[in-house]
Amino acid sequence: MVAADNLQKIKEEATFNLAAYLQKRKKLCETALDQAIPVIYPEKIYESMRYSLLAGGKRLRPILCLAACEMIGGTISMAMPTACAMEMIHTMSLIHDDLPAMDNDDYRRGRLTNHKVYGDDIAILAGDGLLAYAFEFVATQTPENVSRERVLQVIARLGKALGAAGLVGGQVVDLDSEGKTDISLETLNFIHNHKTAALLEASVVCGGIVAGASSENVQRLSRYSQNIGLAFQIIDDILDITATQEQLGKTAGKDLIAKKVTYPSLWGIEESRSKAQQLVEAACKELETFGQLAQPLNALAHYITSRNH
Ligand code: DMA
Ligand SMILES: C=C(C)CCOP(=O)(O)OP(=O)(O)O
Ligand SMILES: [Mg+2]
Ligand SMILES: [Mg+2]
Repeated sequence: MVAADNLQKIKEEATFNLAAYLQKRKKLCETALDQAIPVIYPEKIYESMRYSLLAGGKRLRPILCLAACEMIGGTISMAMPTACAMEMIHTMSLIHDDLPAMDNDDYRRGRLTNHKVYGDDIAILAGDGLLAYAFEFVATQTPENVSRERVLQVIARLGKALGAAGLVGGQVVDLDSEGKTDISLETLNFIHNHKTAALLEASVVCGGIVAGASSENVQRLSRYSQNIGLAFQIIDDILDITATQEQLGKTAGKDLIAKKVTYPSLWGIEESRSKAQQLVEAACKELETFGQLAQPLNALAHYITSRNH
């Protein structure tokens, strides 16, 4: 019996098709995002918001959110408004990150950046609009079978992950560190954990919360996602060096030009890659107790280190 179980496990592991899974989930998320923001008066702002929101991207945050919800026993419809909110917030952070006052980038997701098309003023407002709408969307669109108490928890987590205690704080230290050569590993980890991992963590944890995860499982999801969050940024900084603009959809080699201290600049590419791999393995260990149910989140963790864009 044990042997038969093992055989079944090996078979299921071998048959999980990540590419097909990603493609399907991406489509689901994109349909929901498209429907979330219709164009009304004043059209310019909705068009600008949609320009960046519907420009492709891996949709990793919403996909992680749905996967965590399902692993805990919830349904896709319970988590979809939260998943969409994650992508709205992420898109806001990209629009603002690309502004001339921040990283001053001309390309994102394979097209001109928002401010290059709509101007700095509308790009700032498009980010603001997406950010505000994300919270409204969770509060008003989450279905009735998710208790209001859980919705409130999601909203609180989102605010924290985003604000000065999260993404905003990480961006501030990131900007402060530009051009400095004496950045400590501690500071570098602070930047990554805040500017990148905080929103990834919220995506996973909030997916679990809408499904009613116990506090123990929230902790597991939290540790899983902190590990993949750091791994994600290490790989992002490796790709900035090794990938092309066509692959990335954004200008490559920016970190070197901006004199940013990154994992690869401190330790080289191979060492950084192996650090990211260790983090992914540590992440997956957190989910062992979920057995086969953890297959999508395990595969998504490995995707973070194997991706080429
Ligand atoms: C982007 O970090 C982080 C946020 C919160 C948008 P980055 O500037 O290192 O990333 P990218 O290379 O994608 O601009
Ligand atoms: C947090 C960082 C490093 C910005 C890029 O995020 P992604 O690489 O997830 O960008 P998209 O696929 O969503 O465009
Ligand atoms: Mg930046
Ligand atoms: Mg940037």
